[in-house]
Amino acid sequence: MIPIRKVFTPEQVQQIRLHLDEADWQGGEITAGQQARRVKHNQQLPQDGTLTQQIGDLILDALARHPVFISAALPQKIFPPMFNRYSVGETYGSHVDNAIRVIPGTTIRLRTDLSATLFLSDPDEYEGGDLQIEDHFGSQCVKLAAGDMILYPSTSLHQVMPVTAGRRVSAVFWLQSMVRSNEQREMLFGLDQSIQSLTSLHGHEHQDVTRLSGVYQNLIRQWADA
Ligand SMILES: O=C(O)CCC(=O)C(=O)O
Ligand SMILES: [Fe+2]
Repeated sequence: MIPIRKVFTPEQVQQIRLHLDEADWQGGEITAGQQARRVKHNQQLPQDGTLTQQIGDLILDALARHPVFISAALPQKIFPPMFNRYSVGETYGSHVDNAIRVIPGTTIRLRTDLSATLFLSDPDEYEGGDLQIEDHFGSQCVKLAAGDMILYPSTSLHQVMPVTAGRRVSAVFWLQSMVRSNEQREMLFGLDQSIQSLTSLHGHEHQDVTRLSGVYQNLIRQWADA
């Protein structure tokens, strides 16, 4: 589970929210799988709407320039972001996301390796509404600043706790990674982070930096599908 900080600045979030808060929201059941539909009680924007596509593109552009996202996700195919809203009493009960999704309007299919929630409401705008994710160590509650995103394995059981005051707005999407295995991807991320910090200490030319960068590239060669 990896936080991706500052995908958007507070000013950018504010601009995006101006548009989202005026949009026409619809019932969220439409896009859920059979099990998820029973527990999904929220609102979302139409997937083929102009606003969905425009803000979705802003998100994907920002992420393409975010080194931590690229290193953590090693994305191969990304599902266009969807927008969720939870008012008081709304919740998305415990579920695992569908394994395969078809990109709307295309025949492109992707396997969901990673799920992402980009928070578009500040924590002080609502009560409840934590994203609770189960992992090997138990369950963790996530509620990040507006503009921050959490990336977590799509294999995890997760839920959005009921909102008890205010409103929670988020963007969610899924991606297929070049590296299917969570364990391998996490090791690559750890290695890359260490190479980055060694580089800033010793410079690109340092022998160990060169050697470790080679190991990183060769592991990608072993494990990644381009
Ligand atoms: O709104 C969220 O943060 C997560 C929603 C979710 O789990 C989903 O759409 O599958
Ligand atoms: Fe989900």
